[in-house]
Amino acid sequence: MTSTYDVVVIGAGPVGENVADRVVQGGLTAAIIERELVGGECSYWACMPTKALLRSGAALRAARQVPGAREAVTGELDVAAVLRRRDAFASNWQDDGQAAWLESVGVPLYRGHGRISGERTVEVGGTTLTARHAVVVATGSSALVPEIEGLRTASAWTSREAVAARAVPARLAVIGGGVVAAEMATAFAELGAAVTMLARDGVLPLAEPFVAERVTESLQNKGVSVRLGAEAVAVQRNADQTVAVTLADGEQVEADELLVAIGRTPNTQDLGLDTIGLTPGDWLTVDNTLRVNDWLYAAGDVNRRVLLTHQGKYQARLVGDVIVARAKGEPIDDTPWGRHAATADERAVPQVVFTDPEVASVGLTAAAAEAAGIRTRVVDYDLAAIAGSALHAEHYTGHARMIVDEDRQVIVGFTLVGPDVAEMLHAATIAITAEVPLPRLWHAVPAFPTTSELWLRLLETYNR
Ligand SMILES: Cc1cc2nc3c(=O)[nH]c(=O)nc-3n(C[C@H](O)[C@H](O)[C@H](O)COP(=O)(O)OP(=O)(O)OC[C@H]3O[C@@H](n4cnc5c(N)ncnc54)[C@H](O)[C@@H]3O)c2cc1C
Ligand SMILES: NC(=O)c1ccc[n+]([C@@H]2O[C@H](COP(=O)([O-])OP(=O)(O)OC[C@H]3O[C@@H](n4cnc5c(N)ncnc54)[C@H](O)[C@@H]3O)[C@@H](O)[C@H]2O)c1
Repeated sequence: MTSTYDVVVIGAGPVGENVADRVVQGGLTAAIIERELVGGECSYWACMPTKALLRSGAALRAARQVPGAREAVTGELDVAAVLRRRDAFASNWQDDGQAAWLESVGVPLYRGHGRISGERTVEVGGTTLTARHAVVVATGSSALVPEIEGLRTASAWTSREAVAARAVPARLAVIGGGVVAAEMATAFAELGAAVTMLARDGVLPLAEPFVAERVTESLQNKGVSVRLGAEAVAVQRNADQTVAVTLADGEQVEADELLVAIGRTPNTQDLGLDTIGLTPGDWLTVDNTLRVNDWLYAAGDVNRRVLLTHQGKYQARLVGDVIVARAKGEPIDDTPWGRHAATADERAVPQVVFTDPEVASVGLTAAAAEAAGIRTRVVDYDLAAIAGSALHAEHYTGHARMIVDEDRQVIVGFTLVGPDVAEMLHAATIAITAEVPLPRLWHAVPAFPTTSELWLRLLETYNR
């Protein structure tokens, strides 16, 4: 059977869903193909369930940091209740709600594995879908499993198994020190596991250096053994079901489960890329309008620009708009910050890491700005010195850094680390994307006594 649509989207994760919706909003037809669950990694094995695993611990901590509330906290985390809440936020791994949404916005869903079989043509099950205008690959990514001796037969967890765990292991070893490793070490330590983190390349090594210091110290205070520089070279699942990790120096780390969290690999292995002259297994390279060639687009994790849901959805809106514009013969604005250019991917990517303390960042770090040849000034401020944060929590500790492009007098980077800093991030995202000149920011007066008074303190420090 053959069906024809204006646009065929492969992968119904957060990105694919949004591409299809945007295309339909623009007056074209779109069909979407999903081989697993509509909603993708984010809904069932990533963003939502991980944050549900972390949130109860964060709420408990917050209450314990405020005298008066602290006295009302008389127990510990209820692990079973946390896991039940996680199940609910993963929709019990059922996608009826999201499938119904697709139907409500007029996007037919084809269940099965989609494979490109030639120009503008995709096979799914026994059906051939042809696209009048474009095929969009939004197939996302999977956990990368390194070539470590014994690892593949040791039933190690990837983020999927960790996120969906039915019980908390007594001892959890983690290979990796990035975002997944740091968040999962936090969650499982707070849920009662003895966690050992084998952070070969450091903890959150791409963030500002003060981030690693604070998150590492906090993990250690929770009892996590953070092994900086430790490299796993062999793994073995023992007869008693424990797992042994051998380190490069010969030491052995024993645990009940092992989580491998060292990055992602694109879901392009079995996508038919060879039929159109591309290499299976590669990340898809795109231009600033997210186009691979004149009929093929790639959005979300699979193009490797930014592996974050919100940024993928930004790309999705853009891909939808650009396909509609090209189909209608409308002008394309792919100049920086133009409607059809994914400029924010390069200049202003916000990210919150939900560790304790939270890490919220957007734009460049000091090191990245310097490497980009920008004449910068780095402005630091101690979040504890702000009335709003002292009110927020007793013994509040936190730090903020603003990176100023001295030639243009605009902010190009911002990092916050501290309890509940996540919601402060968007102000910085707006300042960076709008390129608000610093003299104008003086007129953006933060309300007293909020932690946002940080903005005033940073400007005062800058002008000193
Ligand atoms: C543990 C973890 C926590 C995370 N937490 C956050 C967070 O808090 N905030 C955040 O912004 N990001 C977070 N991320 C990143 C986020 O999950 C991804 O950036 C996001 O899911 C990417 O969306 P996507 O639609 O590109 O891909 P995916 O969500 O991977 O969706 C791709 C979809 O395509 C389907 N598919 C693949 N190949 C085919 C095929 N051939 N045919 C049919 N269907 C196919 C898949 O089944 C899947 O449903 C986290 C990631 C992990 C691993
Ligand atoms: N809150 C959030 O926004 C959030 C949460 C989780 C995941 N994510 C996204 O998911 C993606 C995947 O996360 P991740 O933590 O798997 O990847 P990552 O790229 O953030 O970190 C992987 C880390 O593993 C290290 N590493 C690589 N090979 C190794 C090896 N053989 N042994 C030990 N360490 C090794 C790397 O140096 C790196 O620090 C990230 O890009 C992130 O953006 C986002």
